[in-house]
Amino acid sequence: MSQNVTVLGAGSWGTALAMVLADNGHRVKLWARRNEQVDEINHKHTNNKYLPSVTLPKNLEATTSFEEAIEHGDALLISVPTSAMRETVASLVNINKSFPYVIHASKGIEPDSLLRVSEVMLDAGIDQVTNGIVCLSGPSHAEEVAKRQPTTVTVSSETYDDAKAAQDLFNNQHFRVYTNEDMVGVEFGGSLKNVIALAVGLAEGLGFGDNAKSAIMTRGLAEITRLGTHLGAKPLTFSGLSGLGDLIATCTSKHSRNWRAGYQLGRGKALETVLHEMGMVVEGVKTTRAMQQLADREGIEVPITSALYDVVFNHQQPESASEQLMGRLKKNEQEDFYPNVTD
Ligand SMILES: NC(=O)C1=CN([C@@H]2O[C@H](COP(=O)(O)OP(=O)(O)OC[C@H]3O[C@@H](n4cnc5c(N)ncnc54)[C@H](O)[C@@H]3O)[C@@H](O)[C@H]2O)C=CC1
Ligand SMILES: O=C(CO)COP(=O)(O)O
Repeated sequence: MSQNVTVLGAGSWGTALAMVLADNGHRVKLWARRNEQVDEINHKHTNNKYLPSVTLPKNLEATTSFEEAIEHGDALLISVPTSAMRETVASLVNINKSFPYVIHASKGIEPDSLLRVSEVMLDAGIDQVTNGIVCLSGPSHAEEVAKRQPTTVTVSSETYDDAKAAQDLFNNQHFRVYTNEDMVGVEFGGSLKNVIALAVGLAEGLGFGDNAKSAIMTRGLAEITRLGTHLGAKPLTFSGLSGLGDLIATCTSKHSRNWRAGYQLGRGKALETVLHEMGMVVEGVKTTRAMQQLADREGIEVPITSALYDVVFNHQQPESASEQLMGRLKKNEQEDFYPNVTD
């Protein structure tokens, strides 16, 4: 059944997901902050800064009016950077409108509060607007979704009905949507893989090869699983789409902003320059801080994240961080799961 859908956030991911919704016959209103961008979307049917060489469907309209966008929707998707989620929800609760559920597609952990995105939304008062939050995550580069290339994602919510409704809203021939009841795991998988993608990019920027890349991906997934399960996630989720699936997509793709940022750091560029030149969000930077803070709080070892943290925030030379990682105490590969096994 065709619905009116509002999408908050007209960056690469908000626009690509709006295209999926429009392809499914929904009437989509995309909220963007800049007049020129709204004019471009409505008149030229492009959003060139974020999705070059892509033509947008005609049933996708944009507006700069937050109120108009919210009024339009029977369903609501928020796709802004994690750092913008709090203020976006705060604006939303000022408007007298409720939704059966609200979907978010952001992948980050808020530094300092150390909240997952759905927890940030709750903290900002989303319960005044809805009783249901759905998280959409998985291996899905906007550039490929916008070209209607085969993509799979997962949606997760506290209640099956909300996840199912989101699945029905988005699923189509190019965009296959699964449900998963482990929202904690889905959110941690999608967020923490960005940290590991930065580390892989950095290693490749230093000139390291496939062996190092595989090592960081595999041991990085061990860190994600160790921290995530300690905080309530189900281990199996990390071998699914929002875990291993997204780790592969992000660590091995030229599309990934996190991988590219890491690569530039490895080539010796300063963080500020890298972020400025990217012009799009690189969630892994703030999430590296958050992941390290979470690990410190919980007493969990995350050596790759810690090494990356020191390079990004403590001016450690990447080469010496790598030497430190390789020189750590000898371990059993399975020690997280079989703590009594020793070398
Ligand atoms: N691009 C992709 O392929 C994918 C991105 N994501 C996630 O989606 C989220 C959004 O990322 P992208 O769209 O890729 O980022 P982007 O950098 O392409 O676009 C971000 C958008 O958010 C807007 N924005 C920034 N600050 C804002 C604020 N304070 N209030 C309102 N809007 C604000 C920007 O104007 C821009 O339109 C991130 O958490 C990202 O990890 C998830 C899956 C795929
Ligand atoms: O989450 C993504 C793909 O699933 C996008 O990753 P980047 O933010 O690194 O581009």
